[in-house]
Amino acid sequence: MSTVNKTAHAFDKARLDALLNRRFFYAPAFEIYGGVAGLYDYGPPGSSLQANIISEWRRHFIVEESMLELDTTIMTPAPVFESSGHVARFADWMVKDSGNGEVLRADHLVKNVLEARLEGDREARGAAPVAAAADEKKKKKKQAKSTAVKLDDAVVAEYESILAQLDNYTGPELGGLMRTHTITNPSSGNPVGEPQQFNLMFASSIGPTGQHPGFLRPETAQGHFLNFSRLLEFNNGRVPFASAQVGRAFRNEISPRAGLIRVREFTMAEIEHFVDPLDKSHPRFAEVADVELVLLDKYVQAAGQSTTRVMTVGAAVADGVIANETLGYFVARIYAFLLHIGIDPARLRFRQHMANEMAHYAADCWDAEIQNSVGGWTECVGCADRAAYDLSVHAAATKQSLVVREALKEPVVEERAVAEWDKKALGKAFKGDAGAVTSAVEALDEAGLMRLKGELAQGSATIKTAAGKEFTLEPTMLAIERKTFKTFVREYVPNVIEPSFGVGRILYCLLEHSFWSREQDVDRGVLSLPAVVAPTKVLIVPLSARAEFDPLVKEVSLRLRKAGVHARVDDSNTSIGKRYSRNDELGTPFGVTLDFASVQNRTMTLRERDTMDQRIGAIDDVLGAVVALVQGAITWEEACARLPRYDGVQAVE
Ligand SMILES: Nc1ncnc2c1ncn2[C@@H]1O[C@H](COP(=O)(O)OP(=O)(O)OP(=O)(O)O)[C@@H](O)[C@H]1O
Repeated sequence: MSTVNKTAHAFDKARLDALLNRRFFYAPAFEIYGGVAGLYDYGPPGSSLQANIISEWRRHFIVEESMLELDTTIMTPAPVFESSGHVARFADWMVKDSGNGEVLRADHLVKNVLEARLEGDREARGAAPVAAAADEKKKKKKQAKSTAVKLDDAVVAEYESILAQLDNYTGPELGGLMRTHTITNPSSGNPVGEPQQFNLMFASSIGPTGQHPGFLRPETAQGHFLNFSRLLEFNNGRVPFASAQVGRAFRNEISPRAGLIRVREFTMAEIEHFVDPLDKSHPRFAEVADVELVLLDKYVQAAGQSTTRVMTVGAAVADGVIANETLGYFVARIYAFLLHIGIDPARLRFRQHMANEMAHYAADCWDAEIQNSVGGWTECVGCADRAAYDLSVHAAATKQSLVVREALKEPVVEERAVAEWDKKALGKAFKGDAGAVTSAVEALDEAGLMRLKGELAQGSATIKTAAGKEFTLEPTMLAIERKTFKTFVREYVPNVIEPSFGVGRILYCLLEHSFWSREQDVDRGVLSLPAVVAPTKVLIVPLSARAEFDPLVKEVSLRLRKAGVHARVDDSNTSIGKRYSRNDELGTPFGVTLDFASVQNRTMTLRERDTMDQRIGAIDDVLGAVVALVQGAITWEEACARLPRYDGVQAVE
């Protein structure tokens, strides 16, 4: 059995792009109309790869964790996003070139320019470019040219510190950085204006009158929250439970130039796990406690550094690095999923959000960042503890009660102050304002009520309504008494842990991590996609298109189809070697060849993509092995133990 060194030749982004384009994994949408930045169409292998990633995601999360699946609408009425805060805050900071009006995303401009200056400094010092930057260099040279200029050590340290906490800056702070460090538009050299907020949602209107504004959703999450009561009922009123949804999301990104990494329409896979705020333990935490993760915590970043550390999930939760078990559980499950579909663990880390980066209500947030040549370390999955924010804001806006009611084993007995009204006296004194006055009193907490009681004992008390009007209360209108209450039900707004996956970003990183070349200078690219996600699992290659192979081709195709294995026949009029090369580019992990020996002896050869190892055996045995390989039931080594090596000369036609 041969082994293979996939990293012998340097990663070549241009070659990968050419392969993806040639084999139509994806391409710019509306290409013959000139295309639109940030919109892409997936071709046959790209669509199958995406479908397979989603199918594994469903198996790994929805099936394995008994999640409740949803499919909610994309077009969303404006009030939903007003309540959620998206209308006010779902925005990025942009700057305009003062000369040509070009619009740039403020944080990306700072990042590109400072990284290019650091790169120039490395060149001037004669150092090799940093690993992630090596492939980015060509791109950066176009956008933000790196010229070999040596910087002061203090400046290098300052730039590194800014880059380490870039996500933590507000718009005005980014503007300050641009002034302090004389950051201009690299493509024109012109200065840029002050950062302005730009809302990323695509606005629309619902119905013919134009009176009902709406938005294309920028995430699937609101659909989960708005259906919370139904989901809770479906789950027999019990918490915790999780809902899950795969669907499209839309974001009007400011200047998307990063291929699938930053697009304006993309597929998300999102989970909302509803949990008791007083108990965020997870029943299956022990299963993941020993999983080791590479973590970049918020303290390290706030100190302007990017040093990661390896910790088990168990230790991270025990030490308070990750806020709670449920969040830790999901971080570990995200890790397992990404590895399962073929992401390189050496290019995967979890980065914690810094204080300003995280929404004010969130308790903790970790991004799975995957390294790639386009964006360096790029967030591909966000995993946040969003506390009770989402359900609370929708409950307040709709006056619907989005709570869990839990029967208590032992009733809770408590004594508290309550207002007892003389309704007649109240109505007489305040007439139409009586309701506002009672609401104002009932909104008081225990201390407020006791203060009111004291004032009434002195003769009268003043109360301010929500509208700000003041009224004088007298002891004839109400009495404040302490009473004993027994509660049999606990009512609470559950907290939400939200893992949110961008499928396109993961798919692109997977393509990069899977790509390698057999030879340095010849276009012999291979995509080593794991069988579970490979678009096609088995290539059936008859030696030629001769009719005598037809019955066997049909038989093998049918038997693979029946076993649920996605296979394709390639009987094109080209050499077997060329046919295999084409399928190496498509990431097809196995190939079976039918030749004259197959017709005579019912034997078939089996080829493994990465090693190009060939094995031979009876058709039944080869089919048995290849089905088991595709299902992940056996490894290639185990298949080799079953089938002898084939090193016969390729049969001649
Ligand atoms: N424009 C985009 N194109 C492709 N995927 C995206 C885009 N924006 C977000 N995603 C994906 O959706 C996931 C969840 O979205 P989230 O709102 O957390 O991203 P984000 O913090 O806005 O990302 P970024 O900071 O990179 O813009 C991300 O982890 C990412 O995989």
